[in-house]
Amino acid sequence: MRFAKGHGTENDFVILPDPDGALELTASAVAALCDRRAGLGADGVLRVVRTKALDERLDGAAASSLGCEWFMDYRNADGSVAEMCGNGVRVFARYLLHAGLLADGVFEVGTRAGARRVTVEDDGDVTVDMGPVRVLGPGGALLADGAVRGERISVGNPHLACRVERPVAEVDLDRAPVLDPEEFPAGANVEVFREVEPGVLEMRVYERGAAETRSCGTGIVAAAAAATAPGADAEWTVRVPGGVCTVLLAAGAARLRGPAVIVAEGELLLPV
Ligand SMILES: N[C@@H](CCC[C@H](N)C(=O)O)C(=O)O
Repeated sequence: MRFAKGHGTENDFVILPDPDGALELTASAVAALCDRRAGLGADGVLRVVRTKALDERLDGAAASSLGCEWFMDYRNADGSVAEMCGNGVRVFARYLLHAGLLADGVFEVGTRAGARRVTVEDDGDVTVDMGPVRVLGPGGALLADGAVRGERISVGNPHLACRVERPVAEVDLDRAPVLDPEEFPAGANVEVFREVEPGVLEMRVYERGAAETRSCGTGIVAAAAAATAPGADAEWTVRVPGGVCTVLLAAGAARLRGPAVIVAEGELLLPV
């Protein structure tokens, strides 16, 4: 089977073109593909499937995806399914153009969190309208080097965004954060962030289903929302280990902009 590899600020993905929905992608096949020694290595898999060929019910928030030609079936590196991936959807959009599956640079991509409008910019960036950002109240986690408090935020998927007072490079993210299942029944991605100058955040993330990654688009949006006064609009530049993205928050919704690159294409020999 053909594959491609891409990344957005070094949040990297194996891309599996499956237009007709012929692939039965198991959790163990995803984990084998994402293994950085025995597989291709990635933070997640993007299955590129026509929405009409999807063998999955799209209801609730996902229902708005029914009108999209292409659906991003996102899987974390451990094989678990996620609702949304902000860097993934930008790389997915770049792939659709690269592969000639769409010709115009402005379109909507279906996700489990709903349809997301993307714009492929002339400078190599991809901008995505991330939909509503919901701040749900305070929450906490136990990290390897101590407890952190932050805001529980939904960007279609669950986050705990925690402001810290020290450089984020000093925070120990080697172990999975311990979360309260009552606060996070479906788990969460945990961000630590610090405002380094007005309008600029630095951030690191421990992703649900993937461990620490070098960037997380939904996490970048969650950190920006946690850094913004309730109800206010704002623009943030967010520095992550893998690069820089910008976030515009307006009227309770977010727009994320940053680079998205396809780095390789080839033939998979691993069974999927
Ligand atoms: N890297 C992604 C988020 C991927 C899904 C996440 N790990 C989850 O389980 O919710 C991003 O760029 O948003």
